[in-house]
Amino acid sequence: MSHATRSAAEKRAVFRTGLASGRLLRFPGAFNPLSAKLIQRRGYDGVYLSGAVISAELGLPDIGLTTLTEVADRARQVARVTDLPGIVDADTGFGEPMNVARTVQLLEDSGVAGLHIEDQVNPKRCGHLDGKDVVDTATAVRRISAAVAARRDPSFVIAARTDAKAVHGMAEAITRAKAYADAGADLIFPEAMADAKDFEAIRAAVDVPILANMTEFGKSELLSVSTLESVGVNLVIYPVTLLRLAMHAADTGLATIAAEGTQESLVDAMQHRRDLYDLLGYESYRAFDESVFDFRL
Ligand SMILES: C[C@](O)(C(=O)O)[C@H](CC(=O)O)C(=O)O
Ligand SMILES: [Mg+2]
Repeated sequence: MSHATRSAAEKRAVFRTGLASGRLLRFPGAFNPLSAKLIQRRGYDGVYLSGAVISAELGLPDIGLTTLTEVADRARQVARVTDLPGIVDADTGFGEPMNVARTVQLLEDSGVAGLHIEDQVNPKRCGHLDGKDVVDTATAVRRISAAVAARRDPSFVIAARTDAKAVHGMAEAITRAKAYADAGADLIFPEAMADAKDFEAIRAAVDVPILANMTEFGKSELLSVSTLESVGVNLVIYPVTLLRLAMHAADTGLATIAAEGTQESLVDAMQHRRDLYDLLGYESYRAFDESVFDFRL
């Protein structure tokens, strides 16, 4: 049926192995559990759960309005239906170090394979917008240390994101990347890097794996998988890509129906009912039901 067949422990082990492999792992952002299933079917390495997407889906801007419970619920719904490891955007950790600790444990319980905590002040904002600010390094290190100490499963990945480049420049981003790795972060997420050179500088500064955020319409050049691999990036996320594609298609469709009075001309651009049923595993539910129904003592 359409639930995950791998346990959280297995997904985390696969993720850890992938991060250590030197191969670039590709994690598109799932905008719901169903799209996570598409990501798996297309052979990607994992799913990303974006704070921007969770907020947008609720009709909200990405300014720290969503609650830990909403994010953990979504993480659990996605983890339930995919065998891929998931990494979830925990923003600033939802509060002070004690809150960060609880965040880590709830997100561990949700079944994902890791999370990232960033060094922005509260309320945070999209890392590609102007006017954001960061807490001092000591405060950020306390967040990371709390996350690492609170983790019960040592294979759960704690990623540290620094937003410092846009505020204080690249040298500060490098200093912070080192400090967060020293505090026990398993993965460094340098936010709003301009180009491959920026990633190279982070790569040279830390020994732990690094993440590239290839979000569109932001401050980063959209680098290809081969370029990212060549500069030693371990994981790439496409956080809002699927939501942007889906929303554009939906909007175009709405305009067409309004203009033409029918969806006829759109049918070829749609996911077919058959394909949706295949993705959902309809047949396996029928077979399961039949096996139970036919059971005789
Ligand atoms: C990665 C990110 O944190 C997210 O929530 O997906 C966003 C993405 C975006 O807004 O484009 C970010 O980069 O801040
Ligand atoms: Mg975010």
